[in-house]
Amino acid sequence: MISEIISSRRAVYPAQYNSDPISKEEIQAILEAANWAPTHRRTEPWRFKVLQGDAKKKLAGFLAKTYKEKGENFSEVKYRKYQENPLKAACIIAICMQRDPSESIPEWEEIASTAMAVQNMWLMASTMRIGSYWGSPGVIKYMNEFFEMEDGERCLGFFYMGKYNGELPEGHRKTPISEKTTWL
Ligand SMILES: Cc1cc2nc3c(=O)[nH]c(=O)nc-3n(C[C@H](O)[C@H](O)[C@H](O)COP(=O)(O)O)c2cc1C
Repeated sequence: MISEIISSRRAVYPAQYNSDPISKEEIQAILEAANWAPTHRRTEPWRFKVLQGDAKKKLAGFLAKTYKEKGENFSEVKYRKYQENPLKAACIIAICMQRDPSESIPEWEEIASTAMAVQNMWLMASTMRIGSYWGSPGVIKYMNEFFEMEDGERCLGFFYMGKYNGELPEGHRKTPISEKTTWL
């Protein structure tokens, strides 16, 4: 049931990942799901950069160095997480958004479409027993120094992925949907 797939999806963090690899076919199936997200004026603004192996190491180095140089309220714990977390993931997908050059729709709609693509990926990964989460660290604003980005392309975060052992904890929400809904 789709409702079960939705409610059992969890954010699964690098500390929970085991060292099992994720195959190219699995990654492709997750990306294919992203491509079915809805999009206003068919701009299909999501762009992804898949990092594995050495690319993950380079990303870890860049994130840690950039955080040390430009990050706010430096913390040694956070610095170490920037260094270590990418290496714990079997694969990291940088989540990017390509602004429509003609700006035919507002930017928020492009971001919304990209977020819907990420939700598709997250649900797909979840059904494949691949743990994942969307990380949006402060240093993502500097990602154009790491990736070759097109004009109008912006990094919105990283989709960390890894396999895990055992079962995931039950999810919870602070308030029920009834408190967030007005019926007219
Ligand atoms: C746009 C977005 C950005 C997020 N950024 C972070 C992040 O930087 N760090 C983090 O720990 N979790 C991040 N998350 C994951 C949320 O913390 C997680 O989804 C939330 O705690 C709810 O848990 P659940 O996904 O298991 O239901 C992000 C989620 C979204 C949608």
